[in-house]
Amino acid sequence: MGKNNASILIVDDDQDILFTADMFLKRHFAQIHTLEDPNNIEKILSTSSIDLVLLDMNFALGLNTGAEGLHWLQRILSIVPDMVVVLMTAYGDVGLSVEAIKQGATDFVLKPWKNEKLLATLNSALLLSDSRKQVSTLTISQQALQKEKAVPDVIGQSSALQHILKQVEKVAKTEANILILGENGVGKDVIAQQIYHQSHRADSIMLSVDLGAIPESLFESELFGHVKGAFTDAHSDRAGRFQAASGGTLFLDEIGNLPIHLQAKLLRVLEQKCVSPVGSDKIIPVDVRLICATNSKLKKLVDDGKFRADLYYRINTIELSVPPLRERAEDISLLVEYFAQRYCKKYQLNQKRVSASAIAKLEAYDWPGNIRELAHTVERAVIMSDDSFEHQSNHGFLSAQDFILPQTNNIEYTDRQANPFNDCNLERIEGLAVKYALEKHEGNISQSAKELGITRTSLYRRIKKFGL
Ligand SMILES: Nc1ncnc2c1ncn2[C@@H]1O[C@H](COP(=O)(O)OP(=O)(O)OP(=O)(O)O)[C@@H](O)[C@H]1O
Repeated sequence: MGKNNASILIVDDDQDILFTADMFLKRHFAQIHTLEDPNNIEKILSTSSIDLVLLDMNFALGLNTGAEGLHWLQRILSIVPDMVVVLMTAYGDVGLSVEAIKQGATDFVLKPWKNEKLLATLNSALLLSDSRKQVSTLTISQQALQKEKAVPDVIGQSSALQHILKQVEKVAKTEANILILGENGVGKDVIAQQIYHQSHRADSIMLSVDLGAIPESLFESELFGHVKGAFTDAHSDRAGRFQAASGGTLFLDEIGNLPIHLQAKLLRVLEQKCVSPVGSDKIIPVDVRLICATNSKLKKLVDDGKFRADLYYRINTIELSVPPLRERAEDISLLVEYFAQRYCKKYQLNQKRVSASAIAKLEAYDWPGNIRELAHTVERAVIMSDDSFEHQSNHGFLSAQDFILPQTNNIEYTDRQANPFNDCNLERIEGLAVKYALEKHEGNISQSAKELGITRTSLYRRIKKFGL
């Protein structure tokens, strides 16, 4: 096996130990530095590139309190805050080792050590440091992204929406786990963002994982990370989303899709507040505020034995139900004006108002795809209206005819069975098939996907595409 590229510094006042460790470790690592006098640590750290320090706990002869070791540990971390420090202790003092780990040491080995054990400890400490670096890179880039991401607008004056926003205000500042329920496109993500922005963790990261959009085989590694070699494509260690969101907020969208065996693992993580990456026994502490969302009837999944009751009760300390748009029609006019303004600006068109007849038409529709469908409808109207690009003369209004609503709305399946193809527009028929399958299987994604002969991920894409 080739040598590890790392550079190791061994600090011990016992020359025999230095000699033995040096002889053994230089067969396995690119560079070994040895130091008898810890007073020179600062100098060597500032002049050489060191990846790991193997530090003795007891320097003053005859003393075995370990206080010297803790002192030097602090000095090292004050010079290089993310230095990997492995401690050597001759006395197997677990209390002391735990204290050292609390103070920032990565691991410890007992003297006299077995060579294999020492090697394994140093290698995994270096791996951990790599994945910490990955996490911090990810965290930093996410934070940068987050800063640019403004708090999303929440438009609407209906009492239903105002009630939700009041609840958000109450719960945001607590650490309670929150479950947001509601149909596709009602604004669950927007509500999750509101909670995050009003929480004490607003300055830290918020990471979202859409469990409906990642293949089931990758759920575990995506959430909890993996170590190199854990499975065929695991070419290097990778931190999971829990680890990357630590200190901040984790938003798990479509939680109803989590397979039952991972529900047990998620529950353990929430209870113990630590994760073990796939393929490793390492325990990594994590501190996340959890927000989950789903469009499934989670309680029914619990009753049907498809979702663990204990997990359900753990994630729904507070449950917020975002009502469908058809139950808050009074929000439609405000939303339409808002989206019209937004899309006119986006396409650099003169601003347009929306005519009263157009609003009446939109209020009469039942919006199965909720606000997402409304936004798409307005976007299309803005682009296609007669006076959009070519004739910027503009009467300043979007009329009822500019808004095209699907004819599929409220189709009775008996009619459709008699004549399923009013026309041969493939896209329309595809939308109908998806809608039919979802209704037939009461929104069950796996069964609908199976019937349609597509994967769950493709089905999710189509649900979004057709605003279902
Ligand atoms: N009250 C609102 N005001 C303005 N825009 C909104 C509002 N609610 C939702 N939206 C917009 O509607 C779209 C869909 O919202 P969002 O993604 O939050 O829905 P969702 O319930 O999370 O959907 P899904 O179930 O598909 O994940 C987004 O573009 C969002 O910005």
